Amino acid sequence: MRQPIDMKRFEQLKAAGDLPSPRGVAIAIIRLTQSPNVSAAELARAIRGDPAFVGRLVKAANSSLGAGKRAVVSVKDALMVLGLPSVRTMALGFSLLSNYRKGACGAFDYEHFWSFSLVMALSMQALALRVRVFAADEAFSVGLLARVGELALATLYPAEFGGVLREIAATPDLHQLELEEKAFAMTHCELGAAMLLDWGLPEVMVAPVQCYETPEQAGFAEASREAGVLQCLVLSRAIARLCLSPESEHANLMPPMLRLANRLGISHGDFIALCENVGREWGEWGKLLLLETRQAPAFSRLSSTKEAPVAEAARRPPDGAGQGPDAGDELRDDEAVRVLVIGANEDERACMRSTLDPDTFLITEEDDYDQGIERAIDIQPQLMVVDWGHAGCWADWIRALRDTRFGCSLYLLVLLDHLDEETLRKATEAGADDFLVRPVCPSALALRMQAGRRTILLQLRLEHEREELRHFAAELAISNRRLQEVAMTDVLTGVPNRRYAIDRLYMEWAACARHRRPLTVMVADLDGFKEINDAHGHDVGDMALRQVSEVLRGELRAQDVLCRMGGDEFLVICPDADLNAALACAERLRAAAANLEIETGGPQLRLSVSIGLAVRDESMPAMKALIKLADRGAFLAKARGRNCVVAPQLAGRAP
Ligand SMILES: Nc1nc2c(ncn2[C@@H]2O[C@H](COP(=O)(O)OP(=O)(O)OP(=O)(O)O)[C@@H](O)[C@H]2O)c(=O)[nH]1
Repeated sequence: MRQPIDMKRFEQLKAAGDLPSPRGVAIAIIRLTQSPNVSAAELARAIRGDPAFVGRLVKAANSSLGAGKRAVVSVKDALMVLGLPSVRTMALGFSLLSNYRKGACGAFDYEHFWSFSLVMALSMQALALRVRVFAADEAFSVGLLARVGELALATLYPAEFGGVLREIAATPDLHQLELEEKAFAMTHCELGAAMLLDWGLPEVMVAPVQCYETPEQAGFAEASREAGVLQCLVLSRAIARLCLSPESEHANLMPPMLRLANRLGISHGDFIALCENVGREWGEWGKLLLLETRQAPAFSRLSSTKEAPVAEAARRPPDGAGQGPDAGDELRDDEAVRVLVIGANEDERACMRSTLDPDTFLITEEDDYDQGIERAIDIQPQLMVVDWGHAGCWADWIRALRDTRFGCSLYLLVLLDHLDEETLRKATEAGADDFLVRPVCPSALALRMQAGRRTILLQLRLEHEREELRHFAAELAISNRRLQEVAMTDVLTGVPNRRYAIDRLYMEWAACARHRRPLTVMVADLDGFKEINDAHGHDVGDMALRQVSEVLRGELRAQDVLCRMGGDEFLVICPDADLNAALACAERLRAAAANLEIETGGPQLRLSVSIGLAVRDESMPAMKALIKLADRGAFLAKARGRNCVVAPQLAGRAP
């Protein structure tokens, strides 16, 4: 698996101590479980030091057993059931949960985050038992930690991440990952995956975590374990979203979930039972973890969608490999439309019930206009039939409704007592889309309602296509970024290449000139490198180049950049470093290279480096002059016998 983010940056974040990390007894447990010789007794002793963890561990062991197994009551038994890797990640997950319940990012709802993660954990565990492509015990922790990157961004950059969240709240069409990419040059998925890898979670679980929010980019082989984990993560996220969303959104969220479950080969009935169990466990775990949970949704009532035969699942491409951005969200022509009828009389309602197919029109009725308004906010109908006799006085309210997010796409059919210019004008002004004149004729009603439904489906389809376009654009942006990274990186050593060096130097030159800050560059050229190639072969030469560049990079400050210009020549850009500071740094580089014992698998080799350096001064017309001067320094260093540092601006002074 490719590293999710630049490891140097990740190490810096880690070293700064700001990344969420386990505390207390969890550290002892994690350390012990990393040792292959740890005894169960030793580990049980450490675990008993945290009574809260004991309860959670035993409960997790019981949950991962599946039905009909003897209950686990002791820590030792729980250890046997779960195994060391799971205990380690559970200690980690629960420790984070206890220690990161609050934080500095005001816009980040920590309580909601953990409650959501808990549903994901329970759903992953339940799905793992059902689909059996990975272990249920590991699944719990993976679900619990799948969103840890968001917690990390909230912890590392509370103000900036808060800004991203506020932007999304104000404009829900924006994509969080894109905003994060712009703000932090990494996404929470990438950061989370890097953290999970660092904590030792297996790659087969981490790779899907990195892309389950954009499964269309995963590219896992069909029927691979990664593809299985990915599908379960996508579905667990959907279950968690449904559990934590307002009731009015439940009906919309359920059908895609059923389709995802169907693709995993889980029958309608089994899936509903699974969700209900997750809902129950959510409440129990919430009490154990002192986490706020909600009344679990009534899954069976929501599941009005007809069960698709499992055989159909086998014909569909599995998620991951060929899965589109809308995984499980495709629109169908038999999609049901939510209808709210306000104020029609009993005959008209009876006419609707007998004329309209209840599978395509989900009708809710309200007599009273006040109640109707509340109901509209609650169920967010897509089509509303209103009695204009009442609605006439509510024209302002209808206008206001049109300004809301759901109201602007609402299809509004008004029932008129009689047809006259003035009434029609007012209804049109208030935002009506169509009308029916009383007495209502059933065929006219059916025709108008079908027309409304077609418009709604068309709108949904357009929205769906827009969503697809956004996904493709995001995918393209990511591919472009990856391509750019490749184009700017030296393949052999992994450090930035000449192209990057020139671009970066332009930027630093301009910034330092603008702010009147020093800028130093070094040209570092290996000594006698050709002899290594000639004596030991090109492969050994390559090893030497890699090891030297790694050592040099390790000696630099965070803001300095080492680039390979080609062959055995490197350029170091040191912004904000004057000649004296850069001389000290160059001397460190020289000594580090000279002390390096190059491992070749055969003889250990040594080599040295000659370094020339130059600092930008006002008389230099352009950056080329700076490089030229540093180059001259390297030439003089060679002439002085190599393995030394020369700064021509110091008129011959060598350190
Ligand atoms: N193994 C390996 N060798 C390379 C690579 N690129 C360039 N070289 C070799 O690097 C050597 C550079 O030779 P020179 O410029 O004479 O450098 P040197 O032997 O260090 O001599 P001085 O700089 O005078 O100390 C040549 O033999 C190139 O073929 C590479 O990617 N891998």
